[in-house]
Amino acid sequence: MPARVSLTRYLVEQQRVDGRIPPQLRLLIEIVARACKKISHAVEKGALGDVLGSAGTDNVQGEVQKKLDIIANEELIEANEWGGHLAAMASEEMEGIYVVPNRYPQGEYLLLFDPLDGSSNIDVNVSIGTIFSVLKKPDGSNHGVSEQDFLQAGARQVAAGYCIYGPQTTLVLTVGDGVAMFTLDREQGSFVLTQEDVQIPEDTKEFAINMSNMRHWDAPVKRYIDECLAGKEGPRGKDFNMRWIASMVADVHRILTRGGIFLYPWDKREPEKPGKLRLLYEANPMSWLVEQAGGMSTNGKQRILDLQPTKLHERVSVILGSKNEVERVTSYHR
Ligand SMILES: O=P(O)(O)OC[C@H]1O[C@](O)(COP(=O)(O)O)[C@@H](O)[C@@H]1O
Ligand SMILES: [Mg+2]
Ligand SMILES: [Mg+2]
Repeated sequence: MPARVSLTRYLVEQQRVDGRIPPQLRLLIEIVARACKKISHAVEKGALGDVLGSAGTDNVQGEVQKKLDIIANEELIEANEWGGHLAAMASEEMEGIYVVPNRYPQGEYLLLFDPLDGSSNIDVNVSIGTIFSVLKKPDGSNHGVSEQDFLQAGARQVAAGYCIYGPQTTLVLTVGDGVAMFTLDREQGSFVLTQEDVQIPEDTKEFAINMSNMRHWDAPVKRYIDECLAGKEGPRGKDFNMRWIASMVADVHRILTRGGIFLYPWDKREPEKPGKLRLLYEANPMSWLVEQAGGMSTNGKQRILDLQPTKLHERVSVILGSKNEVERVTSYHR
């Protein structure tokens, strides 16, 4: 049996052999992974740990917070604030940025996260996850750290990933050298490399979109889905399958595993918002993972990773997955 490669060993190799990541970034990723391990334990306990249900509060986006949204947010902050590699953090669950207090060592990285993605699935025991993105504090910003420092295009991420809490707990990571997956071995208490060089097939016959919003979509999205639904008899000449889990982590995980296209487009329900998903801590990390696996990600018009954010909780339209399908939907917007 081949030797089992732990996340730590994989990262040490990325650092030492390939010189791809500095030691501080390696340690930061390990701390994020440790926090995900703890969140995974809380998720697994469910009702036994009294972690299900609503917390009775709203977040900055006006969404009801679940107990696990708050627990996961606290785990990530606590684990990372004393690690010494961060300047500040930003989260879906916090209105402003969280500057690492002076009593802790200061670092040059910025960590952004959606602590618990797929909140509507917590209480029904369906896969959920944590999404994270790491940026470097911009050069020359030695004025302390501000929200402005977080407003960097996704192309500038130095690490991105997610941890999915499903039948298995799997951490999926990129540091710009392809995508690797690590499965949590609960007996050993460590993440073990289970797939390297993940590749998304260029073509697919599977799409993921919340069909209940169909009447609100824009014409290009409607055209694309109508053509898929027409199946063998339609212009695509093949039958399509549909999946919608309502946890972006789970839908993206399926796409990284067997291909597919995921769409959460702008729609007419809230026309002033560019979309539902958040650019900095949902769309950017997922887009980088998808591109690193040979897929494509756009907002219908532009590459998501090229978008210049203007605010911390900015929203964006998302179309990502198998290259030829994303290219097709994007061309329908031209
Ligand atoms: O319920 P809808 O409208 O289908 O939305 C589902 C989408 O919302 C999200 O749950 C948003 O994430 P949060 O749970 O972190 O708010 C995505 O994971 C998912 O793709
Ligand atoms: Mg989310
Ligand atoms: Mg969330």
